[in-house]
Amino acid sequence: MTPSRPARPAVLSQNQYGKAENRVVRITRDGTTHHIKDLNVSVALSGAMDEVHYSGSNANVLPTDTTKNTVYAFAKKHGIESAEQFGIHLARHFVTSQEPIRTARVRIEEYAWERIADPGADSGADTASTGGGSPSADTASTGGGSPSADTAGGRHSFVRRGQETRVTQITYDGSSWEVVSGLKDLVVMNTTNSEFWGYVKDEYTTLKEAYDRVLATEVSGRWRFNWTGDDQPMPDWEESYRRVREHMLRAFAETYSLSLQQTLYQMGARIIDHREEIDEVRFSLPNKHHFLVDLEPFGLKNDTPEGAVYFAADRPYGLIEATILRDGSEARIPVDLTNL
Ligand SMILES: O=c1[nH]c(=O)c2[nH]c(=O)[nH]c2[nH]1
Repeated sequence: MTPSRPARPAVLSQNQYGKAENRVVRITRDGTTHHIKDLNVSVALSGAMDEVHYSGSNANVLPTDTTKNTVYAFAKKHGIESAEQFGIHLARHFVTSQEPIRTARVRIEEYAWERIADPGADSGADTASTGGGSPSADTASTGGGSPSADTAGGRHSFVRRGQETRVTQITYDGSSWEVVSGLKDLVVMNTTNSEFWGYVKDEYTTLKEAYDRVLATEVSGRWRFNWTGDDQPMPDWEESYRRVREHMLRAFAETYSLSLQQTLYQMGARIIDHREEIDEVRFSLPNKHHFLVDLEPFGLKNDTPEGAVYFAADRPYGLIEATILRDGSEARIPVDLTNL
């Protein structure tokens, strides 16, 4: 039997297309006070799109690349007052500017950022007694201890809203204890006071030196307590966690950074210097790159203080990892924190 045309042939049903997950970050600089709008924008367009599916004719197709550019250009040109306002503006643009497009669906996730508390706002930090002769009382002085204290206090350091995950690992062999605690998924950003230059350049180096860049990372950290036995007073675990987190955030905010490596060291050293119950800290810090979007093709200069628009890249990312020890202590936290 020769194959004949089926009585009920295939027909195209619902279809849509667009660019998903445009990570757009707009930073507005009001003097030394900076503001962040951080969105994940997905555009889905539909309309008279039968031909591109049936014959491959692109005559009605606005490229998904163009929808991406529009998201970034609108962020620059019109700002982001709210996710709703931004989405309405985009959706209206696609439907009213392109005849074949009948429906635009714009989905937006917004990531909220909170300011890292201004240094000095709680200078009592570690002096709070933990009672019971706990060794966790802080012996180092607070405030003004940082070499970059004079650069602190700017309003350009943020922590992403939403709780980090707190982790701990306890090991007991019948006589000795090891407690390693930590956190993951703590996202922080400095919108200034970060540079990266003076690095090695070989025939494959294309990176431009940066004298004022965004520095963002998702902190994964572990710290090992020197408490090893029942004969020693136990640290106040809750208080210790709060203080360590605070020192980490403050070191991130107050360090004028020439590299993420330098910032990492400052974060670890500050914990070692202020928390005598801890002998070892390890960090794994992905460099969450924010690239200024080139909007010159649309006649927009994107380096003006009224608001710069960045593409928040998720991969690949630089991954900066190191252990900071109390001098004379042994490194026992595994190199790969995912093995902990
Ligand atoms: O802080 C940084 N450290 C690096 O080692 C590095 N490498 C790179 O390309 N950018 C950066 N940034």
